[in-house]
This record gives sequence, structure tokens and C-alpha cells, in this order.
Amino acid sequence: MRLDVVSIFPEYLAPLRQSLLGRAVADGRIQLEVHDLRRWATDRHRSVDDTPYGGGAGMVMRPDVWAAALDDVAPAGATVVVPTPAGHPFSQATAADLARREHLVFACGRYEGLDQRVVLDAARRVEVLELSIGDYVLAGGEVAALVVIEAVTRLLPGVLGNPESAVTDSFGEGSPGLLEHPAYTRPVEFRGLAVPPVLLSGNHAAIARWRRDESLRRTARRRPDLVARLDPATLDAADRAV
Ligand SMILES: Nc1cc(-c2ccc3cc[nH]c3c2)n[nH]1
Repeated sequence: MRLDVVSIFPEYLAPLRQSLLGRAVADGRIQLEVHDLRRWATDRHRSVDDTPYGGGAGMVMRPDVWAAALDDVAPAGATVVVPTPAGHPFSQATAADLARREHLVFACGRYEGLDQRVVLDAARRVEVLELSIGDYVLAGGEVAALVVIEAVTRLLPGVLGNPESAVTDSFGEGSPGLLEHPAYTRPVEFRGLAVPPVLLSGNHAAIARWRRDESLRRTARRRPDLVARLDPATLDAADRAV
């Protein structure tokens, strides 16, 4: 997979060169290039924004600068991801879809965002996805791009340390729509708090049952919206007894 990220704060994307992802980039399993949007600015002040038509607070990012950048960075076949609070909700399913693509280009806005014609123009030749990572407002698209890139690249074979956890995590394909059960490690007692005895029993069926029950309980308590979306066909009699 190739990743290109365009931003006026390229140093915001430095975390992409850390940890497991950084190792995948360093050894070429993932190609990553971060671009400073000002490279495509045309005036001597290298400006990238202007006042909004129709008035209102803040500045809007100029279409000419962004279009020139995407013309260079997003060839036919690339998928352009534009983080925005007004985007389609980003989900694990979206991450799985993006993980199957060859080339992702992230257009990270600042100020009040990109002139909408940047999206309209790019959509004439490549797929453009406007994505929201949640119903809260950030100061720019860089952090959202980091979130999407991490969620996507951890699904790529050979990037994540333990491929199994990509399945068993909350929202993983192994338990679609359920929150992950609690996890424990040594010591067996910590500050007066014990590990649930079933986890020490060696009874794998009982452990699996306990974990499933905990996932169901946790999901019912914290995310009733997910319970409402559960496919009843995926629940067995023991699930229904929780
Ligand atoms: N889900 C979410 C995305 C954003 C976001 C994305 C891009 C820009 C550009 C300027 N402010 C931005 C905010 N906030 N919250």
C-alpha cells in the first residue's frame, strides 16, 4: 500500500514513522510520503487560504493550491480521503474497505476546511471519500488522518504484530458489533483486586463463555445502540440469557 498525506503541518504526521507502522515504512512494506501543501502555493507569501464567499468567520483553503497538489499526488486509481466533521462516519468496516486499496491520499485541511470544489474536481478522476472520525471538531485533518491510517494499516498482513487481535478486537470481524471483553495479566492479585477465577481455570470452553458474556454485558451497558443493531441470528441461547 502507498500512502500520501498533504498538509500545511507535515511534522504533525511524524508519528507515522514510529512503532510497527514505522517499521513497515522503513522496510518498504508500506510506501509513505508526506507533502507540505505550500509546495503548490503560487504567491510570494505561499498563501493557501482566503476569505469565505458569503461571509462568516475563519478562512477557507484555496481550490487552486489544493487542486494542483492533488493533480500531482493523486493519480488515477488512487483514493483520496478528506477528513471533515461533515463526512461519512469512519468505521471498522470502512477501515477494512480502505485496507484493500493500493493507494490512499489524505488531504488534511485546516482553517474552515477545503473549498468544496477541490472535492468536486478530484471526484471527476479519482474516488474521493469525505470521512468523519467522530462527532467532535478538531482544529485540522491531520489527527483524523493519523486515526484512519492506523486503523487501516493495522489490518494489513505483516504490519500488525498479532494478526489474531485484528479479528478479536472490539468491532473486529470475529465479534462484529460487540465491545471487547476485559483483559487481565500478571500478577494474579493487584492492590487487592483479583483476576476472575475462570481465567485461571484452564477450562477453555468456560473462558470463551465468560468472555462472550462480558462482551455482551459491556456492550449492553455502554453501547445500547450496538445491541439494537445486533443480528439476532448471531446470538445463541446462552447469549440471550446474559
Ligand atoms: N471527525 C472530525 C474531523 C474533523 C476535522 C477535519 C478537518 C478539518 C479542517 C479544519 N478543521 C477540521 C476538523 N474534526 N472532527
